[in-house]
Amino acid sequence: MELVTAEEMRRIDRHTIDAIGIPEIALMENAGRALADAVVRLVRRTGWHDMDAILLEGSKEPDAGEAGWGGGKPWAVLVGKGHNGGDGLIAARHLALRGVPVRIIYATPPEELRGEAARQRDIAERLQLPAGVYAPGAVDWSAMGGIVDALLGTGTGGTPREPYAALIREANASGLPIVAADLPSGLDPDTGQTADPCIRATLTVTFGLPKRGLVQYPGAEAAGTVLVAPIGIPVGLAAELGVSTWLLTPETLRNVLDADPDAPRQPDGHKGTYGHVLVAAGTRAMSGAGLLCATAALRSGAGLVTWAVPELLAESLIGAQPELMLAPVADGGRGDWLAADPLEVAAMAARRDALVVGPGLGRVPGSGVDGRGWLRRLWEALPPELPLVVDADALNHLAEAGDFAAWPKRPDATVFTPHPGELARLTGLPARDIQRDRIGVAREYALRHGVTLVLKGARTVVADPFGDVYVNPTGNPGMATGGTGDVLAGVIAGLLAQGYPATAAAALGVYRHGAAGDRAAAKRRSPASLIAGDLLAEL
Ligand SMILES: NC(=O)C1=CN([C@@H]2O[C@H](COP(=O)(O)OP(=O)(O)OC[C@H]3O[C@@H](n4cnc5c(N)ncnc54)[C@H](OP(=O)(O)O)[C@@H]3O)[C@@H](O)[C@H]2O)[C@@H](O)CC1
Ligand SMILES: Nc1ncnc2c1ncn2[C@@H]1O[C@H](COP(=O)(O)OP(=O)(O)O)[C@@H](O)[C@H]1O
Ligand SMILES: [K+]
Repeated sequence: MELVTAEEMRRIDRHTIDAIGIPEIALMENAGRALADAVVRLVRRTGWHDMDAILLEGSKEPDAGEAGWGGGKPWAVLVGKGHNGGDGLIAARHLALRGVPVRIIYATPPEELRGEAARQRDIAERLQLPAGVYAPGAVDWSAMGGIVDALLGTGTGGTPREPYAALIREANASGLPIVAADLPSGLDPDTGQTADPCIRATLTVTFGLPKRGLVQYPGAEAAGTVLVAPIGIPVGLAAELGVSTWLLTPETLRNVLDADPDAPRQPDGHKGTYGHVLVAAGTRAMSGAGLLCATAALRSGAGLVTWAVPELLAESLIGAQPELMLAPVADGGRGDWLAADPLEVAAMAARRDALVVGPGLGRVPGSGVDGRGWLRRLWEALPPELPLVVDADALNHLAEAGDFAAWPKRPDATVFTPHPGELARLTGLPARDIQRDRIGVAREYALRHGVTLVLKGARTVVADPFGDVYVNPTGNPGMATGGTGDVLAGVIAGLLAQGYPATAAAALGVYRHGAAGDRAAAKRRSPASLIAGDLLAEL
């Protein structure tokens, strides 16, 4: 399923209306009716199973409790002056038809409504649906059962102005369940940034296609459960019009990335069939990072995994994970990568099918005798086609080098897996700015540097060197614990060794890694007690 910006949605709507000829009013009627249907299901507790809408992967069904929502009281329908307000008015009409009492609250004088929204206002008036204009402090929220937020949609720009802002604040403070039309008012549909104020919805019914901001934090939280309601947009139109951002679901993996998450193993396969990973990771203080990474590579299905470690450590790691092969690298007796020769690592990697470098690597010298850093010498010595994952400290070395743009390009077999702090060091942007537009920043970096970028954190973003982006819905905050990133790097390297192309390996890797985290969290009393090692058994 594609994820769209407001501008992309407008183009898709326009094409549907102008080129295909479906009247705008038909799209709006479908939207408003789907919105009403969702509210009715919450009021009557009839569930979603037979609804003509899709529960977005990663969204949990809202719990309407024993009695259903609203307690028979009227639903306040908050109406803005654009088409989002028009959707709300149509929903109010369908709610009334289905026996749910409504009170329409116009944010601004109803004379200000234009186009289709004005037509819906006139219909509501002729049907004598109860309506009034908002005045601060004048709404008795305790008399209401719930709220439909149809104030602002994809046509919004910036922070909600008055009187919208005051109305949003009152709605949030009412404690009532809020169902948002298309997106919570105050949410930036493209980035997921929430304005002050922004509606805190229990449920968002989004129309046609999910907006990007609904699947990035903090927007994902403001949106609550997200239902995607079809309104008549032809299947395949988004792709035809060049939309290149997807929610990472099993269908996306299968249909867009040709990476079936349930692909069976070949019945006559042997360990040689599934590739050999070299893991260059772990140092005296952080050998566990290497162990987690290498074990995860095994669990991802790789046929063989060799763990390269500084020589001094090798002895103590014998048997730590019996299935791993150990490859000691000469270290001058220091137990870290400081003295290890990158050319020796490159030579080891050349005999394998993928290399992951970085977890627990520690500090290595910035520049060698020839002025090039450790990582650059490794980079240049590797066979260009060898699939490579660069994680953790290796990314910091890359940032310290400061001249990555001038490094020789590798073909599409290079995956970087930074968290926002690491990407901040790589780009020179503050982490705050990266978080403000994760999809945009990740896409830009991947395109510019010709790598597949995995920007970690809640709703991980995978961006490929061709401009395509995937947003992962799996995972949970229990995974915010040391070592889970090392597991991810190992999983991706394991998939690369099995022959998946870089983007498919990265996407399938983050999806499976998050899903393993979700299974592991479900087995614990609290997700807070999750540790990285718990993920290994769930991969
Ligand atoms: N097109 C279609 O086919 C379909 C569209 N659909 C629906 O239409 C929605 C998009 O409708 P839209 O484009 O009319 O914009 P919308 O979000 O209602 O708001 C615009 C109004 O808000 C105002 N405004 C802006 N910023 C503001 C601020 N910061 N603070 C306060 N006010 C602000 C702005 O006023 P202005 O600034 O121009 O004075 C303008 O009047 C979309 O989300 C979906 O719900 C569906 O029915 C399916 C079919
Ligand atoms: N709130 C969250 N929701 C989903 N996934 C998360 C969350 N917090 C962290 N993660 C995941 O956990 C992993 C953490 O990786 P990282 O920050 O590199 O940690 P470490 O370096 O300690 O291993 C990433 O895959 C990240 O996406
Ligand atoms: K809205």
